[in-house]
Amino acid sequence: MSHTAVSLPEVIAVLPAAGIGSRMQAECPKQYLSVGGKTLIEHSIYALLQSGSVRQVIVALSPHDTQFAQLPIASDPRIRVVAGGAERAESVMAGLDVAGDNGWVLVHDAARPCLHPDDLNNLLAIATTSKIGGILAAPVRDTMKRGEPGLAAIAHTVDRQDLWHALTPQFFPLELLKTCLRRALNEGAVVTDEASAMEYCGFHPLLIPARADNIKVTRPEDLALAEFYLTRLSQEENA
Ligand SMILES: Nc1ccn([C@@H]2O[C@H](COP(=O)(O)OP(=O)(O)OP(=O)(O)O)[C@@H](O)[C@H]2O)c(=O)n1
Ligand SMILES: C[C@](O)(CO)[C@H](O)COP(=O)(O)O
Repeated sequence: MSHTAVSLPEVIAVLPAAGIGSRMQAECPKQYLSVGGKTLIEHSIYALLQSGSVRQVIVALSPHDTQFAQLPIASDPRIRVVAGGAERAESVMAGLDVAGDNGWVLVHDAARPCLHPDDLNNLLAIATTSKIGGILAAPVRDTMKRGEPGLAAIAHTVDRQDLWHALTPQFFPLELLKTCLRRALNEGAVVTDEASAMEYCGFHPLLIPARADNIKVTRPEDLALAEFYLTRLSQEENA
């Protein structure tokens, strides 16, 4: 169910896009692989901009990135580029550091091109009811196993009740996220998503149930799946 009836806030987005995509084993960083005539990073940026609520996208790029500047989207006035860091969290911090201190911020992986507009609107709507923020998430569907350390052998089954896949975008008050992420990084906390930093500082962000087709393109087999989902999304939007 989408929340298009509520007035959504104007937000800034940070798009971590400074990775090398090593697990993808591709010729180029995976965010520059193409589906349907656009790169994954373009799909991810357009998915944010189509909402009309995102007034700027701050893209964190590798200092060695020479590809983004060649894309048409690079000259869009709503796009700003910063140098990313060695880890995703550092890239996000670099983007937050130039985002100001007011309002709310979305953080969305460049590697998640299949974001559905209804999910984005459902996430944006929490700004009208929450002071903490939240994330798109998909309930776990498979039985989950914990492996023996370093062995492909089962240690035990993990109760999947209330177990979720954390997705992106993740959506927080800008100043609060900056404070939490900076503290988590300074104190050496493990931060694999923005919610981890909020949790580190004692907050419990909302889980917004979202589509499982908002995949993170990570491994070679994911590209064909992203192409299928993007084709379906395009057909839905043009229907
Ligand atoms: N130092 C980094 C590492 C990752 N990312 C971004 O964070 C998102 C999610 O990270 P992931 O899927 O792990 O991408 P990579 O780090 O590129 O992949 P890999 O771990 O396979 O190298 C991607 O959009 C990636 O570009 C980033 O901005 N800065
Ligand atoms: C942020 C994220 O996409 C949420 O699931 C995920 O944590 C990114 O992890 P990665 O190892 O940086 O791909």
